[in-house]
Amino acid sequence: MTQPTTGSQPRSSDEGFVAIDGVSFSYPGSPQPILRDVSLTLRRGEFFVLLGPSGCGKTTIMNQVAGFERPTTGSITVDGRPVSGPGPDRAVIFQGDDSLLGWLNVRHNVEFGLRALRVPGAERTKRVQRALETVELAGQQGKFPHELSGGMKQRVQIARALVVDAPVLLMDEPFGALDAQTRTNLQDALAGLWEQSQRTVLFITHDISEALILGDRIGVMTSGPEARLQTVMDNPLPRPRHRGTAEFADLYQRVEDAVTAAKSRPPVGESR
Ligand SMILES: Nc1ncnc2c1ncn2[C@@H]1O[C@H](COP(=O)(O)OP(=O)(O)OP(=O)(O)O)[C@@H](O)[C@H]1O
Repeated sequence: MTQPTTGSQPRSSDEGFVAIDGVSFSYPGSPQPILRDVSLTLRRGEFFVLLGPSGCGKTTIMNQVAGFERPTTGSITVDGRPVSGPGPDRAVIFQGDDSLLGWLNVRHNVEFGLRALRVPGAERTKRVQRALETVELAGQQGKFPHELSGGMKQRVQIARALVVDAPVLLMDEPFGALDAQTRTNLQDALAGLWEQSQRTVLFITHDISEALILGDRIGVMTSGPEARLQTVMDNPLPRPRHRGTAEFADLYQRVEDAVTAAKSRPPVGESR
């Protein structure tokens, strides 16, 4: 399995840094569970990508790791502590730009979370500046969301997540709404940021290339309802990764085959 190229050796407690254990989930009154017995552990500093058919429950898993929802059965821990609600150890980035605050400029959008955490002013200024430089938006900090391109808005979102220094980043199709060129640029930028940052990332996408550029491991879910984690594949491509190599094409094919196989697996009720 590929280790993140962060330079530090994993400690034994790092292996199950994020631990999803036997999680099933049903909405109240729903005849069938959305998820059935999903188990997955992420090492500290690992970049894990989740693929799966639309509506299978990827966001549902992420919402539970974020603490927005509780599993019906099973448990989730982060660094050994049970998740019982949202917390500063987990930063969430969603698709699209609607989570930016339209009445605040770039700088104040990035600073917002630090104010909520009651970080003192001088420290806030330093951290915001560093985060904006990291995503190459230091020169745009006075602009408001309506003055930004889609790619710039997503970079503001990434800066908002980086600035709070959460060890876990949860990213739900963050580049889904962007044009192909912007998306490719942000994938490469995120891969570089992650290598420097040592964050543990759970990243949802439908885009296999994106999964291959970013992920240390790639999990593939079955169709819902009662979706399960069908396969977890290692991504041994050396970093920095390049689209268009023979190794990339070969792994792409193998992941695509796994996605197709998982999709065509019949729902639980029909397989008996
Ligand atoms: N509030 C809700 N009440 C009932 N069912 C819901 C609710 N929210 C989502 N669902 C259902 O839960 C299932 C899983 O949804 P989820 O958004 O987790 O899937 P997903 O894999 O992230 O989908 P996509 O790839 O399209 O974003 C879907 O069938 C969806 O219709």
